[in-house]
Amino acid sequence: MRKLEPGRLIIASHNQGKIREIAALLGPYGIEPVSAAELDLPEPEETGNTFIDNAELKARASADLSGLPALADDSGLCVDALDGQPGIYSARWAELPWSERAVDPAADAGEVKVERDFSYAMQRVHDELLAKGPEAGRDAHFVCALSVCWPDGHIESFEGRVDGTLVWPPRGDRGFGYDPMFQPIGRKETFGEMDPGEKHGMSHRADAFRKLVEALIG
Ligand SMILES: O=P(O)(O)OP(=O)(O)OP(=O)(O)OC[C@H]1O[C@@H](n2cnc3c(O)ncnc32)[C@H](O)[C@@H]1O
Ligand SMILES: [Mg+2]
Repeated sequence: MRKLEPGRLIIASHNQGKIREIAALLGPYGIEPVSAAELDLPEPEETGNTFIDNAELKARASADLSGLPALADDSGLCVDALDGQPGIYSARWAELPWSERAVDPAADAGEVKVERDFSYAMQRVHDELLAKGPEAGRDAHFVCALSVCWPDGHIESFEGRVDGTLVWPPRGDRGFGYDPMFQPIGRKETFGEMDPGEKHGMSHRADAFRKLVEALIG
């Protein structure tokens, strides 16, 4: 297995929440994270059918364009009672339907860049669970696939997972995405309420990272 040398590593993501977490997880290893957004690298279309497929295509696109090794993360929330949805469509569930979009003309015209609001996506998860009826369970898990691609095309991928329960209403504003509605097993706080360091100790991203570090760094 190829080792990841200290030095610059592209973080092939345009999600600030993820970039923040990945930079914190990489902190101890002498690796300097550079975000794809900083280098103006485009966001490839996520055409894969699995988390790993999508992580690999994002890592490959950034490594090809930058000539540096690139790390991509594809992740999402899988709800048992919804047959694993939203899954690889977790980011896409946060996209408002066209009928609800033109509220802010400046945002609609692309003049302002707004941080993605996940209240709509969380509401959708909640509504779809309610539609399943009172028997539908609240079990869910997050999955995180991490892929490192080198400029010569060599690629290594890892997957992590954390199990939990969905709560309603959402609680806390410390994480990102679906964090406020996800309570990991054995804890009273949601990921949205937790200290970021605590989330890094138990999250799907931390689980995938442990595997990556063991294989590529340790
Ligand atoms: O593809 P990039 O540019 O990395 O950014 P993205 O936000 O589009 O990321 P994904 O395609 O991997 O979509 C995953 C979505 O799943 C959600 N998600 C992933 N990890 C999460 C976490 O730790 N906490 C909460 N939500 C998470 C979050 O809403 C993400 O937008
Ligand atoms: Mg994405």
